[in-house]
This record gives sequence, C-alpha cells and structure tokens, in this order.
Amino acid sequence: MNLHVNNISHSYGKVDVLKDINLNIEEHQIVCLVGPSGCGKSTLLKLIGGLEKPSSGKVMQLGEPPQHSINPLTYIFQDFALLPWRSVYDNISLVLEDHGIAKNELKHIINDVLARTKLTEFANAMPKQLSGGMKQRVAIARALSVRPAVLLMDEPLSALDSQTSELLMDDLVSLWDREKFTACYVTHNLNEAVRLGHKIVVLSRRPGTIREVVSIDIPLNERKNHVQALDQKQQYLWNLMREEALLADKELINAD
Ligand SMILES: Nc1ncnc2c1ncn2[C@@H]1O[C@H](COP(=O)(O)OP(=O)(O)OP(=O)(O)O)[C@@H](O)[C@H]1O
Repeated sequence: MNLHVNNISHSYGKVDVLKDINLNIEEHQIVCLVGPSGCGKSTLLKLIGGLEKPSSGKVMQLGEPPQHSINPLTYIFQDFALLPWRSVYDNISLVLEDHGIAKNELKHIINDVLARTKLTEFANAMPKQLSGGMKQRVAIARALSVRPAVLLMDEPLSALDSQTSELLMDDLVSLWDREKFTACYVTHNLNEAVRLGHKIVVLSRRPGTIREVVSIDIPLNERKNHVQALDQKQQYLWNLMREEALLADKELINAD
C-alpha cells in the first residue's frame, strides 16, 4: 500500500503549522521527515496516521494493506508506551487480543516477532527489567505483530543513548532487509535520516513546507560501508536546514 499526501495544510487555531504538503510514501520505502524544531514534523505524522484531520487536503491510501493487517497505520513512539504490569509477551498480545485470532495463531505471531527482534529469551521479562533499547525493541515487535501497511515512527530513538541508538538502527536495517516494511520516520537526527531513509523530506520553518526531498540510493544494509557518501548527504541536509534551525531556535528562546 502506498500513501499519498495530497496538498495538506494544517492550522491549530491561528497558528499555521503546515502548508501545501504533497508527498508520496511508497511501499517498502522508509521516508524520513526532518526540519527545524516546531516545523510540524509530528503534526504531519499525526495527519498521515489519521490521529488528526487536516484543515485542508487529504491523505490517500493507494492499494491494499498487507493480508491480515490488523492495524494498517501503526505508531511507534519515543517513550515506548509499554504497560508496566504486563510481560514482554503480554504487551505484544495486548494489541492482538479481541481480533478473533485463534490461540495457536496468536502464539505463532508473537513468537515470530519476538524472534525477528531477538527478544525470544525475554518473553517473560517485565518492562522494568529491560534497558531503554530493549523496551524500544519490544515496541517495535508489538508494532510489527499487527502487520502494518505503514509504520509511523516519531523520534523512536531519541530517548536512547547514542550506542543504543546505533544498535537499534542496525536492528531496524536487518528487520527491513528480512521483511521489507514501509515507514514514515520523524527525526531531528540527520545521522539517523541518512542511515535509514530511502527518501528524506526536508521541511522549512513553520508553517512547514517541503523544501526538498533528498533520495539516497545506497542499499540500507550497505550504508555503513559508505561513510563518506553519507557524511556528504548529511552535510547537504544540514546546509539546507542550518539557517532555519538557528531561526527556529531563536524563536523558542524568545517565546520563553
Ligand atoms: N495539539 C496542538 N495544539 C496546538 N498547537 C499545537 C498542537 N500540536 C502542535 N502544536 C504546535 O504546532 C507546531 C508544530 O508542532 P510539531 O510538534 O508538529 O513540530 P515538530 O517539528 O515535530 O517539533 P519538534 O522538532 O520540536 O518535535 C508547534 O508550534 C506546536 O507548538
């Protein structure tokens, strides 16, 4: 399934947040949204996920979601959003319950996503026993278990230290390699964007418009061997954003 963002503009009251956004999210691609603070990245993700309705324009779903998809547009949040009183296994089963899935099938789905995210031996652990990186892996496993058409990821690594983020980026790349998924990934971290994005959408300051869409053709699993090319892309992105990031930063300070 592809998503087409068709001429979306959005305001909160008198504040214009997004203006004339047109964007394609193609099946099996990871599209990263970057841009200065407050430019509307998370808002755009919410509009794409249907959590909010745009002031004008629409998001079109083209084609069918994967077979047996329980939740075609599935979120992964920065703060993991696990229930502390449920084990890893039960946090995943939570999103599958009440969908009429036979017990055996449910077990199969959960064991499969636990294996894919290397969590099998932690099935019975409670969230408080897990590191931040492990918690986010559980959140990723839970999201994959519902067979999403598009994963909507809002700064999923930003609560983690840099080494853990590195490991999780590797995990995301190998998950994508094994079974291609489609994702829209909000980040303020340009290193994440160049490591994970097939397409990187650079938004301007608020009201966010699309300044440029930068494509990276290097396969995800080869990117670590192309440090120089990625550094150049990252520098290019930063040059596009630098002045606006400085202005956005000042705006926040002035607003205090
Ligand atoms: N529910 C809301 N009601 C009113 N204003 C909102 C709401 N959500 C976001 N905003 C405002 O819309 C603007 C864009 O916010 P958004 O969180 O989408 O930006 P962002 O690019 O994700 O920011 P950041 O990089 O700082 O996380 C901000 O000025 C924010 O204060």
